[in-house]
Amino acid sequence: MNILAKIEEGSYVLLFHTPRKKWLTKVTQDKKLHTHLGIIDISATIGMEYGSAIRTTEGKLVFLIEPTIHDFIMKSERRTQIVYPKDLGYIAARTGLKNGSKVLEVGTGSGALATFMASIVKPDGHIYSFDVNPEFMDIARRNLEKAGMSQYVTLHQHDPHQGVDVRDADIAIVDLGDPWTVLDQVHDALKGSGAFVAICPTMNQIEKTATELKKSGYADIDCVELMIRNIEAREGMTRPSMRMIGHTTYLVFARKVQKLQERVEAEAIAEEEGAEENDEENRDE
Ligand SMILES: C[S@@+](CC[C@H](N)C(=O)[O-])C[C@H]1O[C@@H](n2cnc3c(N)ncnc32)[C@H](O)[C@@H]1O
Repeated sequence: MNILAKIEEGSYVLLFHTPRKKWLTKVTQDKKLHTHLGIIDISATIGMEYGSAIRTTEGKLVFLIEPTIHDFIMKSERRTQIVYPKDLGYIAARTGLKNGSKVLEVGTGSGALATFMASIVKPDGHIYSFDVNPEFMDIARRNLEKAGMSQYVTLHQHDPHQGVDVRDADIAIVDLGDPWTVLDQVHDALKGSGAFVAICPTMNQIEKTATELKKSGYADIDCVELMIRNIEAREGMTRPSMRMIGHTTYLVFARKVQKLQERVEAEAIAEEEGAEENDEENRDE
């Protein structure tokens, strides 16, 4: 039997006119949305099926789409840089994020990453997310609430540099300007071979993070950048879009392993040798 998804009072609906003109709104009685395409009578959508269409007061066509987690994230309230869907998907694939995963997040920000991860770890998993800024945490709280993910995320206003009370986490994600400063605290929180991810917008951040990871009990270090190219598909003239988001962030992945003094020393020796080689090179010039 095919059960039709109907819009109810309190549901969210994505009002879709074109890919660049779409609005996410909560359906309530007597609600009207004023747009430059005319007024949309939101209360009239109660009882309609998702996928059906209505018209604005100016006769423009609007489809009623059931929002996905991607829509909630892209339409979220933001005061910080967020992690974008292109990176979210790869993070999930790389770390094995799944229902039941226990996740530590450092740097809640606007809660975009937390919202996405919660939608995957639910109903049996949980996200423990830390931030120091109460204003951003309020925004994250509202975004999580809107997407229906609050119950799977615990927000802590606490600086993880002081340590975190999370243990045996499957995954830890750090989105701070200086991820290398919390590697020991994250190491304590992760289970053996647990996955580590750092969100690093700049090259110097990935360089420093990768260098410190090697000395801090992590292996399988891998740094990547992902790019999305949109294709404009039109009959007889399909080609890549002229617009492109050139850069969002780099991602650093690693796995927690035993902290071995010999690795710390090997790194120190390698660094010294590297410095000596550089000196040699400098002398030759
Ligand atoms: C770029 S935002 C994180 C965005 C988030 N990943 C998202 O997708 O919405 C970085 C956050 O780190 C927080 N932060 C900065 N220093 C911190 C610290 N020492 N401990 C915890 N959070 C910190 C900031 O307040 C900010 O909210």
